[in-house]
Amino acid sequence: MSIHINAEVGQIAPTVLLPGDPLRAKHIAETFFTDPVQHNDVRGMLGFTGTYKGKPVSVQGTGMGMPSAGIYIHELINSYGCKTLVRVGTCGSYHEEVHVRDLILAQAASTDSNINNIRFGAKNYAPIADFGLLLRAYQVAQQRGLRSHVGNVMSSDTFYHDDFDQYKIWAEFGVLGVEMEAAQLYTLAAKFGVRALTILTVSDHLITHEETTAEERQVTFNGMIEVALDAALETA
Ligand SMILES: O=P(O)(O)O[C@H]1O[C@H](CO)[C@@H](O)[C@H]1O
Ligand SMILES: O=c1cc[nH]c(=O)[nH]1
Repeated sequence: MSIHINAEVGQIAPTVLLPGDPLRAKHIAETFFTDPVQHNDVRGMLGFTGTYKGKPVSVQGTGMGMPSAGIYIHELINSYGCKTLVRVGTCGSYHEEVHVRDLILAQAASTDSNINNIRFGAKNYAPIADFGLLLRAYQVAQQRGLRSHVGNVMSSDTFYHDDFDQYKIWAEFGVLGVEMEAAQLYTLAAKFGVRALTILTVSDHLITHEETTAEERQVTFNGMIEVALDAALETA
């Protein structure tokens, strides 16, 4: 057991999907896993373990934002020995050509968070995805005919920005969209020598203002989940 996860050691698989929303974790386990067993209920941050295509796999909600996600990522790696962590999240698009329901495979994650400034001081660290996972996820997405974009994302500490137009500077430098956890996932994966990838489904659009419903964010986006499961388990 760790402070925020009440699973027994050995109950969580080496490969873990990480949605922010704990109810998306439940949906993933019920939809894709064979014989899922709930391994965590601390703080309602649900986690489940089962098998997919005969291989053990877990899913663990992380909550929203890097302070919350960092707790679960740290404990999964250091208390449960998890080796492959794939975030399956939602994001806002910064570009006309990146449409709602498209996938973004986060090759790297920029951030406005102070967490890495605390670690690195005035030096800038570039948090990046595991290349093998990224490559396989891109291939699987292509095979499935899913519209997908590979590139830099913005991991923000803020969902509601005081200055809405601040996104434009990131868009100008090629950042594809905004979410709230990938930079911390990639940094912790590098620190502890495990593999990580973030796959995002575009849930809303900062330019066109098209958006998906809360229910869609909770229980759909199944293409993203299948890409994550296939890429993670085939390369493990
Ligand atoms: O859909 P999830 O995985 O929670 O991801 C995105 O959605 C939340 C904000 O609504 C943040 O956690 C952001 O990163
Ligand atoms: O963090 C997020 C997630 C979805 N959409 C956004 O605009 N931001």
